Amino acid sequence: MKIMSEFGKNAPNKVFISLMLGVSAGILYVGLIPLVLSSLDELPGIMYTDSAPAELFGYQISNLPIAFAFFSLCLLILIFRTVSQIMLTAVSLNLTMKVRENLYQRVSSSPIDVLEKIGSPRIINTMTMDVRRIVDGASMAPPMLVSLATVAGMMFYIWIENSKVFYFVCSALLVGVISYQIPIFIGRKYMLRARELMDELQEGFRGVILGAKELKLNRKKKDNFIKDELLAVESKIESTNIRAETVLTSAMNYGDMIGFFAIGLLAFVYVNYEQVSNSELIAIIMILLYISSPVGAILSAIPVFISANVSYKRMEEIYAEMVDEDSFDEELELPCWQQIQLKNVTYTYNDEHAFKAGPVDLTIKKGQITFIVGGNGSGKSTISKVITQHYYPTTGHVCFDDVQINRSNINSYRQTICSIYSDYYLFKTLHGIDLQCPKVNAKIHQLIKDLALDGKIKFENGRFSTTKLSDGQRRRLALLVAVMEDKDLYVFDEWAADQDAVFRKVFYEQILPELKQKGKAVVAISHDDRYFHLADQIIKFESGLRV
Ligand SMILES: Nc1ncnc2c1ncn2[C@@H]1O[C@H](COP(=O)(O)OP(=O)(O)OP(=O)(O)O)[C@@H](O)[C@H]1O
Repeated sequence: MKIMSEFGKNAPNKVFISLMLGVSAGILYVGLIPLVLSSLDELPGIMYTDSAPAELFGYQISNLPIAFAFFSLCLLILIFRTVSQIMLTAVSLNLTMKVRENLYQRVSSSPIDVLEKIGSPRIINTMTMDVRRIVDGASMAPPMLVSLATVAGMMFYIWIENSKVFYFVCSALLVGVISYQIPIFIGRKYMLRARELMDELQEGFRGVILGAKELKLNRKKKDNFIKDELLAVESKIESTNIRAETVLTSAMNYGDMIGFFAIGLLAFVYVNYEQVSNSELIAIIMILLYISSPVGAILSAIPVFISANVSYKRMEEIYAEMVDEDSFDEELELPCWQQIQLKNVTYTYNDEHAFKAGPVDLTIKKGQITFIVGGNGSGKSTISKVITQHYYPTTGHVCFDDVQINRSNINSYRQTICSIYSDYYLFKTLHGIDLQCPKVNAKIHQLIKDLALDGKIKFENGRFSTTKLSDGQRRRLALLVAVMEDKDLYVFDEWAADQDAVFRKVFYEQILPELKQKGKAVVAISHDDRYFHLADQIIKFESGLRV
């Protein structure tokens, strides 16, 4: 139901108009029956005339006024339905975009640790598969209402013809629709399971794409990975979907036949107990034949609704896990800060291992270089993510000068920070930099030269020509972007790890001192003890604690 209201909310006027056009088409559809009936000689037609056939364009046409009304109705139905469907398609395409836009906003305004916990496979599946299914389901709602209106109109017609038959047909249809719910319930369970398995499969997709290099070099690994982690899940999805489809297709076909069952009961059973005239019987059977199509349309929409509801549930689950940090954001005018303090800060991962970093106290000052050092897994990156405000401390406080960071100012302070972590993403476009300024452009081109990227990349119209570079070159390009962003705090997580000796030197002896000279607070997580002498302070970690 929520899905339908999303649809209505998105473009109420268009949905209303298309609904009205659809319902009108449904009502006009009902009007075709008396017109056809009245053209049959055998029936005591209401509009039947004895007059000779009229001639039109050289063709003989009986009952010209009725024929004219009939074809006019057909034309109107055609126009109403087409316009209604085109409008709905436009609304559903727009809704797809809006649902995705909402998802993009929610993802980008969610805390990093929440996104890490949800995992990219689930988010990607929701962005691609779930959104499409939700919109498919939502866009089925108006045509379903139109079909309902058509059925209601036709049932009304039966009621006018013979009220007893009306009650009989209603009961027959009701029994059919209720029994239809059993396979639908089973099918829904299978669909839910298949959807869960799709999340598992996404992880496999990542493995086969991102791990292509490793798999190429190890046939056994490749064969086992494909067999155990892709095909095994694929086969579970296949069998679950086959069960779901078997049940739902049987249900759909059963749904299509419900109208005919009602006809059979009426024609072969009911007539033996109740008086029904031939003309009434023909009219009612015709209506029931007509009804089969909208009843089938309503029932075949149900699996689409189910699948949309399953996807909607998945999306709501993801939304429930996300915290919209941006909604607390007041976009503050920040005072210029001089230092960041971590006061008795701890950070604990919310997973089964629950690694805890801290409690830790430390101060990062502007105009100083701070090295964070320690063994692998000692908590350096974890604490630095608290410094860069990617992680909110589990306990303790972070202060920028005297201002304590909370949910309402965290986003504003984040805007003064730049970081390059090992899993950085390199955007091809430079965002948020005034490219009209000639000095800025000159600086970019200078940095391209300084970082030995000339000849490899070009910078034109705010974009780099490519990001397909060696690991070291990509990292240098990320450094260029960071420098151009001109922030107050820079955090580099083992930036120099994959640089050659020359660029290591450039980084430690040129870039970092330049940033320091400009008054930036610089934090470098590093294992390069050759350069530790350049630090104003060294903070060492061991098992999550400062030592
Ligand atoms: N996303 C995560 N989810 C859960 N636990 C994590 C996550 N990232 C790190 N950890 C845990 O935190 C511990 C510390 O990791 P961290 O990345 O802070 O270490 P590090 O000192 O930076 O190590 P390295 O020098 O290897 O980069 C790890 O041992 C791991 O158990």
